[in-house]
Amino acid sequence: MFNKLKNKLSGFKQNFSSKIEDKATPVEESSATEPEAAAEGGRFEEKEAVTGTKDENKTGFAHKAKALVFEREFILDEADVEDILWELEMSLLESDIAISVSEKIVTDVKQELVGSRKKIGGNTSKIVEDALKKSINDVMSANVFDFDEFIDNHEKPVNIVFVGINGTGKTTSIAKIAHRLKAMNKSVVIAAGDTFRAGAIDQIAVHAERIGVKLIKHQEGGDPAAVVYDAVQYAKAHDSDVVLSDTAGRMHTNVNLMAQLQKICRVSAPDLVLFVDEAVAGNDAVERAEQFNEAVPVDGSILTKTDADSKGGAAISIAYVTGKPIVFLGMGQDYEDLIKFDPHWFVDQIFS
Ligand SMILES: Nc1nc2c(ncn2[C@@H]2O[C@H](COP(=O)(O)OP(=O)(O)OP(=O)(O)O)[C@@H](O)[C@H]2O)c(=O)[nH]1
Repeated sequence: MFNKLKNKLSGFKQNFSSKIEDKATPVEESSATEPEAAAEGGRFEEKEAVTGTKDENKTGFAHKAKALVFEREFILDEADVEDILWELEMSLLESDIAISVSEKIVTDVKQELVGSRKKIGGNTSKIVEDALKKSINDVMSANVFDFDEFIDNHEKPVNIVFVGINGTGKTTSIAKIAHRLKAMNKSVVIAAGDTFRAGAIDQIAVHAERIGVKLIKHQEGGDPAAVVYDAVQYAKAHDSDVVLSDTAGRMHTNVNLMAQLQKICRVSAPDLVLFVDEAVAGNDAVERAEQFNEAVPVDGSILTKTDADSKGGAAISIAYVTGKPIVFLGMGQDYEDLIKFDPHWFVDQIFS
């Protein structure tokens, strides 16, 4: 997972930390606990050797020698790292991270590491990694959403409509969420709102039966808005907690099908509209999220097939660009392969 991105970030870390090493100089000031330590490191060692006992001298010397090795600092000019930062920006763009997000990450890293004096501990690479991590974390934490809290606190039944283009994993994600909710002792109704694709009703019926949740369906070719409406009425009548409504995959460019989606939302007044797309689609997924959001609007995204994603670009960009949180990540084809999105977890993965 995210191997290409990991390699690119690791290359950047190496180049940037070599530059820091080139510019690093010993810290010249004495520390507060060692008032005698002179500006030039050699002098205080001589003085200590004359005044202390043999053992004290040894310890003092070792301590100060260590301080000299580790207490270094650097200051980088923009010109020192211009090329490396440009390469970082290219790497981020090649990883399908949106332009605005790539620019933000580069600006953050520059602000953090360039132009001001910084102390170096033992590890220059860690300094660079921390700056990158902080920025990516900020970008991804721009919009966060706790699905479980939402379900717990919202008036029942919570009606969730899933939208997106064909084959991105809507049906599978609905099944995974139904399975997850059931494990949390919530009662679930699934609406077979994809009345368009042949076999879609049967596909979701198999999931509903396997998971053990109620399915509301009409005939193929029926009005999906009516299916979702009926599912919500059923849920109200039976005190169900959540309605998960499938819809047919549609291109955001198909005006009629987008109008149908608007009708579904008008008729059933969803509490949450979740846009589903594949993490592997990169920038395309981000653009489609924006286009769906113009039509319905969307409250958050689910990125599927993250397990097969080597670039990580959609996951890093989508919440920042759309202003809507990632709610879940799909990580495989089994019901358990769904994780609630956590930016810290994600950032740890790309630096693991
Ligand atoms: N590897 C992987 N495969 C997934 C994931 N989510 C879904 N899939 C697979 O993607 C394929 C399409 O999934 P569906 O759930 O049928 O997609 P859909 O969006 O409902 O498709 P339409 O009904 O055509 O709109 C299936 O083979 C799923 O098993 C995931 O997180 N990881």
